[in-house]
Amino acid sequence: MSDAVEPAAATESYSYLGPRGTFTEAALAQVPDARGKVWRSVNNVGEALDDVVSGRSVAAMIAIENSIEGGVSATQDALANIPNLRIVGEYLVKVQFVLVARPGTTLGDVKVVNAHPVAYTQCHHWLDANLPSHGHIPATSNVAAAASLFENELADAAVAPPGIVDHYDLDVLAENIGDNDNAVTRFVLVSKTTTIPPRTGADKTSLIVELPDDRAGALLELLEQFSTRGVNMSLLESRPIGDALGRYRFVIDADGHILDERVADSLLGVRRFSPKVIFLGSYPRADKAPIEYIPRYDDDVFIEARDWLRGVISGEPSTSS
Ligand SMILES: O=C(O)C(=O)Cc1ccccc1
Repeated sequence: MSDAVEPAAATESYSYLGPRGTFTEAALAQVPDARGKVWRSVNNVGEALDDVVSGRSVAAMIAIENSIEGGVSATQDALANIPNLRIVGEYLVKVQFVLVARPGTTLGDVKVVNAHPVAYTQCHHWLDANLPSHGHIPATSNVAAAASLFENELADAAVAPPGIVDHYDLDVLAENIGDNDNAVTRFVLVSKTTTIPPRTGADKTSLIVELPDDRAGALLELLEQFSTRGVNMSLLESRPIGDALGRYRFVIDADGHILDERVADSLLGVRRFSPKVIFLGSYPRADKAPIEYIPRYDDDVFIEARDWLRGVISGEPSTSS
């Protein structure tokens, strides 16, 4: 088992949570530009983003949200705290889990389970029902959980992706142990580029926004910036800023691209009232579903209104048709 993927001659590298066989690797496999490049296996989100910041890698693939647990807080917090990072693409991976153990182990032998914390929470119904008194050791990834079974005997079993048996000589004690058969994890490709991916009509814009202090209705005011421009939000999560109790920032995904007039206008509204706005990027949606909006929020309507205003200012008749 080696973590780095050939060819040796490639100059650009992409960082991902390894070792090989993780869901994160499956997400990176969906990126055409990453094919034939070096894939650098790292142990956590911080290390992946540090590779990008230092220029060691051109981009990093990181998990940002899953359909069971919501946002991945380590990722949201890292994107809030590390400046000048941009999301350039999103990728979906269906996640299923198996319980694996060293050959010869039976379910009755399992007292301690090694699992990535996000995977562990997604399997807790099965684990509580079938191993009610088990202990848990956290792992850096789903594959690292399985690999640890050969490094020490602290755990008797591990939660891992189904493909793990292609890489390691392990027995599968139980299949499909996830709480939800349709669980999906959303990954984002993060880079330092300032070039925004072109608008496709099926795009998403990600932001992190802080609210003005001590202002009644500040969250409502934030939401209004989008609703009054016909922009749907597909994610709104709060995360502690960390400097004092009760201070939160908001992680937002809005439908559309920053080059869509309604999205640009919403961002201007947000920027006017928020003390801190981080633009994380506009990028094509993984599901390629075109954004639907009411015709009165079409680009032409914003452009016509702006032209009308310019005309009024420059002395043209002020009646609008
Ligand atoms: O990429 C992996 O395999 C990981 O270990 C991270 C993870 C954990 C749980 C669901 C999706 C990704």
